[in-house]
Amino acid sequence: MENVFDYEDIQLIPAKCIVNSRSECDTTVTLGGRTFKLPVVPANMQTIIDERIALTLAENGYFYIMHRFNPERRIAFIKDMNERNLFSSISVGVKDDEYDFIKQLADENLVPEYITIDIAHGHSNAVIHMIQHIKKYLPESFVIAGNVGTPEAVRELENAGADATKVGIGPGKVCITKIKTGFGTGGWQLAALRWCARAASKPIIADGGIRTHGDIAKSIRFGATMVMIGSLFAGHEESPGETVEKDGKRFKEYFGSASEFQKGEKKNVEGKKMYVEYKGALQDTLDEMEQDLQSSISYAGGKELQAIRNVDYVVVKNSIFNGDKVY
Ligand SMILES: NC(=O)C1=CN([C@@H]2O[C@H](COP(=O)(O)OP(=O)(O)OC[C@H]3O[C@@H](n4cnc5c(N)ncnc54)[C@H](OP(=O)(O)O)[C@@H]3O)[C@@H](O)[C@H]2O)C=CC1
Ligand SMILES: Nc1nc2c(ncn2[C@@H]2O[C@H](COP(=O)(O)O)[C@@H](O)[C@H]2O)c(=O)[nH]1
Repeated sequence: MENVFDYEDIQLIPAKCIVNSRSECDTTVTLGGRTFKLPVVPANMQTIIDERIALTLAENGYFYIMHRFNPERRIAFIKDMNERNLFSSISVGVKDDEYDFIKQLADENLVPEYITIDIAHGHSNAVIHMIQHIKKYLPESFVIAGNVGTPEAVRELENAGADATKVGIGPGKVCITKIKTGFGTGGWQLAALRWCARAASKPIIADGGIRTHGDIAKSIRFGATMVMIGSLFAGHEESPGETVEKDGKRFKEYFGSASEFQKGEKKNVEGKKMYVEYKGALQDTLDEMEQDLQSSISYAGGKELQAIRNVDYVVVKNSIFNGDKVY
């Protein structure tokens, strides 16, 4: 691999503006036949999303992916979303029980609109077999498979039937995969995204490493259709993580899905726990993301997200923040 870089190494180059107001810029994106307000999805992690947040996001036109860590609640969740005429978007793993679960959904005629296979090392026969199993029993469901970090993996999962692939091994804020195993896309996630996107024939979800709202636009530029974000969503009033107070300041708990806090044991741990600053209401962040992305589109010289795909960029190795601490 040549020319590796990450989010902080890149600046997009402005093109002539064609709008009179940023409010003219359209941030919507289509995935799996539905159109969403933003190309952003909160990470399917236990301290980021719960049923209540999923419901709010779906009701208000945002994409969501419910996590898989309360497996016994998934059927009730799908039924509840069906009753409200909202789409359901769930996660599964690859263990034997999950095969039975998919079959049970088919038997009960419960068809989630989106199913995400959520595995650390997604370039595996385990994931390929699960894609095929879902496509056999629930052919109408849109299958997102991951996580991967190479073009070969994207092609193999697409060929197995995945409708989208999720790219990002180890760039996450609470990830320690890169430290514990020496592997991953941590430190060059944006270049890995570009590498994978060039091989993809279906949508890519960039997952992990987003530290600023500008990184969303950069992900779009380098081939993402959607961007999955954990840490930037962890600190809200609604966030499921525990709220703690220190020196009069509020913080929220954020832990990795492969951390001992999630697993309940210290085995194959590849995630850690941290506390992020409390930042108020989730909707305020979504609104700010939308405004910032509208501004990105205007700098790209267009009116729609697609305009960002065409802009030039420069590599400014480790220098765009000029030493400023912004996150
Ligand atoms: N995006 C990322 O960078 C990462 C994300 N995660 C997150 O952590 C959670 C747990 O992931 P995961 O451990 O895959 O899920 P599970 O704990 O459900 O494991 C799924 C299956 O895959 C096996 N497995 C896990 N890792 C590997 C590997 N490297 N090689 C071969 N087999 C493997 C497990 O067996 P066994 O445990 O016995 O090996 C198990 O049978 C997920 O939510 C995932 O998204 C975790 C690490 C990296
Ligand atoms: N290596 C690990 N990666 C993890 C773990 N839990 C979640 N994740 C990944 O991180 C992103 C979120 O990244 P962020 O930079 O936006 O905070 C998430 O979507 C997963 O792909 C883990 O325990 N280990």
